[in-house]
Amino acid sequence: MATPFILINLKTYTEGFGHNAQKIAQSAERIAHENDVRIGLAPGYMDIHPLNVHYSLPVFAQHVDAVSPGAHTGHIVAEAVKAAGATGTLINHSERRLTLADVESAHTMARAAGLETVICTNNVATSGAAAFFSPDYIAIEPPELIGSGVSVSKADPEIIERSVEAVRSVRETVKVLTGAGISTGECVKTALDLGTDGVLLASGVVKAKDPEAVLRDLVSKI
Ligand SMILES: O=C(CO)COP(=O)(O)O
Repeated sequence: MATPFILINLKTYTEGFGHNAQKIAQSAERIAHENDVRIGLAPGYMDIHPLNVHYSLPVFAQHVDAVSPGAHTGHIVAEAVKAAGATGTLINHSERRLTLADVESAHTMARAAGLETVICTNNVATSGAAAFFSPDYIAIEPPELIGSGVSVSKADPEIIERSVEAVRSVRETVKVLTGAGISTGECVKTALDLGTDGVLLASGVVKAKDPEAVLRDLVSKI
């Protein structure tokens, strides 16, 4: 199995802006270093550059548009995200959905820019479909559990198992993450036991009183 990957999406929570993003990055860097685990952050765009400069950890954009460099205004271009210091990007998060055609274009552009790619999906069928694009990771997140505090690992283990199966039947090499309501080491362990390569989470860390303590718990059963 690949090294487990814990990717923390800071979304647009104020608790994940600026100095707060840096504090979470500092904890993530330390805990990843002490354990055999990758921990990455997906901050807001304005925090990509500072995190990349000051910390040694994967930094993901939360979205890129299916738009190439040139005469476009107000778009997020994969090459620009890479130039700002991002090492990867989420594509098609449930809170930033794209059409299937745009998922394919955004993914192709992210790859061409040299970004690691995580395509987010909402069910088994879209997970299987996304596997045809050969991203580095597919992250299955049932939308109804996102931000609910109810863990996908407990509430819907079947969707995880069936998504892993669907993805692997299309492309053996594509790794799978799961997310929605993940907040403890137990959730992470269950996700790994169900065949995934890690988790994508947000509120459990970002909104915690002590994000470092949550991070330590997340890696405690790997
Ligand atoms: O959307 C998510 C991560 O991208 C999951 O969010 P929560 O961890 O807050 O449920």
